[in-house]
Amino acid sequence: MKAILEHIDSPKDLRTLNPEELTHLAFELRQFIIDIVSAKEGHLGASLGVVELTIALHYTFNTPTDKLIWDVGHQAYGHKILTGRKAIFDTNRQFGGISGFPKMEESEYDAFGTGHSSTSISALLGMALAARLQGNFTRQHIAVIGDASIASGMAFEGLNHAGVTNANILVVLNDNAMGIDPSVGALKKYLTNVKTGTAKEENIFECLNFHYSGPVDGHNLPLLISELERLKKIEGPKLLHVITIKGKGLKKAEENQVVYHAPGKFNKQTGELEKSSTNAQPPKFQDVFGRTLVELALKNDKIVGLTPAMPTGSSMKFMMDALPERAYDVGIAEQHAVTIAAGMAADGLIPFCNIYSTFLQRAYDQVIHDVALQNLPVIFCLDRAGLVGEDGPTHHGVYDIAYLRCIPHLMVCSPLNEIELRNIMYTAQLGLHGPIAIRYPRGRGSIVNWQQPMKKVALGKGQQLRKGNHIAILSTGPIGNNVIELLNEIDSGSKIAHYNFPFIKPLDKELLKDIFQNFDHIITLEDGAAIGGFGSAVLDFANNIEMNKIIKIFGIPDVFIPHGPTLELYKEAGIDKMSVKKYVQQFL
Ligand SMILES: Cc1ncc(C[n+]2csc(CCOP(=O)(O)OP(=O)(O)O)c2C)c(N)n1
Ligand SMILES: CC(=O)[C@@H](O)[C@H](O)COP(=O)(O)O
Ligand SMILES: [Mg+2]
Repeated sequence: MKAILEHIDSPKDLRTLNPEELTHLAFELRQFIIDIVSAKEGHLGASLGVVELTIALHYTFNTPTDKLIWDVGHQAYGHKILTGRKAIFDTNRQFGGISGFPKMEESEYDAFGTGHSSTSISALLGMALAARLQGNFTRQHIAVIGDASIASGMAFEGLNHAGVTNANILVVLNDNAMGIDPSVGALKKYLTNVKTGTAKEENIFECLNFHYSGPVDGHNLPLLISELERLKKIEGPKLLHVITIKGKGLKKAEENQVVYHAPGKFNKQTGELEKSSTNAQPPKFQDVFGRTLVELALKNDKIVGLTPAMPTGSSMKFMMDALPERAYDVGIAEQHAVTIAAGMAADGLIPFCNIYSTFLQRAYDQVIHDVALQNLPVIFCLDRAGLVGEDGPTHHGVYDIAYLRCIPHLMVCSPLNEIELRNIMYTAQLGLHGPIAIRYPRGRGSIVNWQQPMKKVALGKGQQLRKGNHIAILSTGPIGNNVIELLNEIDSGSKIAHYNFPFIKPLDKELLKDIFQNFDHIITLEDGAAIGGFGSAVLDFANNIEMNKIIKIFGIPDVFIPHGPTLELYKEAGIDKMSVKKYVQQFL
């Protein structure tokens, strides 16, 4: 069979193919994804699982006129390759390259930008109702949503509304029984019963007034096409339940679906992962969190752990393995995770609620209304705080300082390193009179020998790390290690002092007053939004005590920072070591 993919520059080309050519295209597309992702990294498993579905959807529907939305969007690599981005797909997630998620500004085929889960049904319904209101009764609207994402509250809100609108939408439920980790919950059990034909209940989707079809084999291309053609002709809300295998077509990815969700570099022939360095290196912050939580929970039976569908990504998996009766994966349900933690705290437990900074944005009201207002001692561990890198603006955890420090009762902290993280976790579980948010970044810390005995620390206190008499640099979080490095690189004599402020709230005001007494020129540095962040807090305090100082804030400016390597993004945001160094050197 001659090569086909190289001649496909848009779905129009795809629609000229015969069934045999379509099947061959699926083979080529799958191989193309494996080839590129094996070298350039990215989300592999989900995209491999929807190769046939992607082809069937673009073959059957008149995209981009018909609207197609990919929920989360991590499975949209085939969609991007078939819609004119084949030649540049090797720039996927690279700085200056295409996004790893659908993005409206990137292509007319990307009907809606995604990245956070469970938004597709609401957006789709919005478009379907808009079409009708604008006199368009022929356009089709399709959302592809996974079995973990459809279990999230927002997806149910969309289904619940769609069910009474008679809107012309098709929800394709891509059921592979996996989130990043195995999907969880009663809906998972129900879908399993449906797939095994043992469901005794009424069909849940039909109860919501959806025309339900399936379950069908999501890798049977001719069957998918015939089913989609049939559904096109049916009015109103429809749901097609397809069964797929995450990682389909790469044996290693099918066998280890968690790792191959985003495997890093691997051998495109064998699937073998690239060997990581054997040299002793600092741990990932997530592992410091996960292993420390087990250490603490073994000695304190009030401790419980909660993760909204990120057991592996957050390393909550360590506690789930060691103490399964006290660690919960609640599914993609950040709002639920926060308020179940509140309920547990209200009843005397000590909940460690681990949520990626960006995903906590979805549970903001719960933090205020259910936790802070009632002053409940929930310990939020915000992983992926700061610029996260290749996942880009949908995933950067850069707003948490600003959106949390304005909430009464809630402490907000950002430890300098692994030791400080462990000591704050240890201190928090000794008993708090209110909630705390502990933020830390994606990736590795700076201390190889991090498993030191933990000790109680004074919550809210800052420390001087270097004496000086001319400029004071105040940093919060691990970005402070860049300051330590740059001060070792320049000959500043005794001119520059450096202070670590692990707590953004409460601010160490005594230390700040002392700094204001001794310095007229102050620099603040944070891996977070400048507006409302740590620097703003210092400036607010200076103004409140009528201190007239030069305060230069190094924080993320009022723009969305793109995707790319984190070091590149630090430069883009102006918070990299060189930017601070250049600023300081002009005063030496
Ligand atoms: C609000 C939100 N929480 C968590 C995540 C992290 N996340 C990305 S993919 C994923 C699992 C999605 O599973 P599913 O919807 O079944 O799709 P599949 O990967 O199986 O195709 C999760 C939890 C996210 N993107 N958005
Ligand atoms: C697609 C998605 O939202 C997750 O897979 C996210 O990309 C995980 O990020 P980490 O790789 O930082 O765990
Ligand atoms: Mg799934």
